[in-house]
Amino acid sequence: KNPNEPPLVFHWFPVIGSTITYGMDPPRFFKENREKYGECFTFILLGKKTTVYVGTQGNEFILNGKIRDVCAEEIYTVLTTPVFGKDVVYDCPNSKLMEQKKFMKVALTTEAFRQYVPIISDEVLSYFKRSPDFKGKSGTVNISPKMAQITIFTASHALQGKEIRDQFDESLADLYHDLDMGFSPVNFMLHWAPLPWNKRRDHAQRTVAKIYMDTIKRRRERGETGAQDIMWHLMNSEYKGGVKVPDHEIAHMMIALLMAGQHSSSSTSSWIMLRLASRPDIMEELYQEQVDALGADLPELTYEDLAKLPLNQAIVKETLRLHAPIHSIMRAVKQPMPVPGTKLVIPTSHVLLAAPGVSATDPHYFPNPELWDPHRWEKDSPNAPAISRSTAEDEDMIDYGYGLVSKGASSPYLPFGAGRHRCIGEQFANVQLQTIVAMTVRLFKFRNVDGSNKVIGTDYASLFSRPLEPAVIAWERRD
Ligand code: HEM
Ligand SMILES: N#Cc1ccc(COc2ccc(/C=C/c3ccc(C(F)(F)[C@](O)(Cn4cnnn4)c4ccc(F)cc4F)nc3)cc2)cc1
Repeated sequence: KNPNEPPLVFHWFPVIGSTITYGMDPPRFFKENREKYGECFTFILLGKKTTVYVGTQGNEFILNGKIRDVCAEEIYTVLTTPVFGKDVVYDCPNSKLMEQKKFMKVALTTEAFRQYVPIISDEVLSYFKRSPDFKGKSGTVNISPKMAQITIFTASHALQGKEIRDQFDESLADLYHDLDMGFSPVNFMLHWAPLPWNKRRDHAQRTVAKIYMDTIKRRRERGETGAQDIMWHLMNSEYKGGVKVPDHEIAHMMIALLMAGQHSSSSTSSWIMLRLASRPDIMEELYQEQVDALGADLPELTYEDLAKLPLNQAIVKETLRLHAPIHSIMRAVKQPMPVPGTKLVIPTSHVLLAAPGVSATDPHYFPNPELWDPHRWEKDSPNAPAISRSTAEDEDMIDYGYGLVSKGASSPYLPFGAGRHRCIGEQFANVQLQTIVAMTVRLFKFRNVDGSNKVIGTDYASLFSRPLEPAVIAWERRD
């Protein structure tokens, strides 16, 4: 028992350690062990000493860790590189990832979002019109697969361009599914295993990358400068020193963006629909909010309209507080790391694990934390977050090479991470999700099949936490 290392969570078996209890319900595992051992403790995850450090100090320690102390690519590359392809994201030095994030972000501008809102609302309307599950006046539906469909159409059309989106109707959909099979925590742990689905994953990765590279060649030959989508921007990007981005790296970044956008948004949009079904009264308030702000005839939604719908925005914020798709953020330790304010030093044999969701459900910061209460984000609401003004507004910013991000990582609400590895898709995700919610509210009233305000449990077995399936809700067309 080394007094300078965090306490070790009790476990019966070596290697297995606490893998199962953690993997079944990570938030519960974090909370129970915080009670016993405090905010910083170590557990065995498949033989690896994994040090969890929760709370705002833990978020700061891990997410704002210095590049010489913590390393993301060492942990994530086994999971992401076989799916995305080589030389991008975690298969290159961090300095190269920072440049790639800058390129990817350059197409995620307010100007681009103005175009995306009509694209997304049209995709939502045409999906619900065409879908056999939404015929007639009312019915019930297992909502998650529907939201996965809506998300892939809206994200691919907006982020990847029309010609890619149209291929999702046939070949790309199956290829995407095979690629997705490789995106699972089993591969995290057993990436070297020649599992059958890994062969399909590899074939899918090569085929999808080829589709992108053929599209790039076609656009270049025709000198097309049409849609200013992300592919076009990547084709016109250069690394420091004037090095053009190779076509295979453009294709692999496109796959990375597709996977990021798809999993995070489809999980979040499913949770949103399930939460609205548990609170039909809030769904009515959302409808009324649009009528009051935009007029009873509900004109075509625009990007500017989204800012006039504060409750609509709060739905996404509050859902991400309780249902962040990424429950565990991991880093390798490259140098022994002293924990400020303690005698602890984290050795290089450990992996660090940040769990921002723990502080997002801490009663100290969020009164009634388990209550899904979008109104809590309005000023002077009874359940308002106790996030001191300083951490919210006038805090310092820092640029890691892809634009300014807030310097501190000590906010209790970090669904998009913080620091050097912070998400670049937050604004796109908000535009996409707010548009999907606003359009759905115009078409339907949801409620739970049994009329209760219960919400289904969480499936933590996949890479992104998502609702257990099937998650059935009752819908009624708003006349
Ligand atoms: C609700 C939606 C989303 C959530 C909750 C989310 C969450 C996160 C989190 C927690 C991280 C930090 C990961 C880490 O520190 O290891 C992250 C990073 C990232 N996300 Fe997202 N994300 C979302 C949507 C998106 C979208 C739509 C895109 C692309 C269009 C995207 C692209 C990225 C990228 C490129 C990174 C950087 C990874 C790194 O620097 O290591 N995300 N995201
Ligand atoms: N028995 C058992 C048993 C044991 C354990 C478990 C579960 O254990 C764990 C442990 C850790 C994790 C971590 C999740 C994790 C991390 C990184 C990524 C990512 F890199 F992929 C991403 O950040 C994703 N992303 C970002 N924004 N949107 N998406 C990303 C970045 C850039 C990019 F361009 C594309 C990207 F998409 N994805 C997910 C999940 C589950 C289950 C069962």
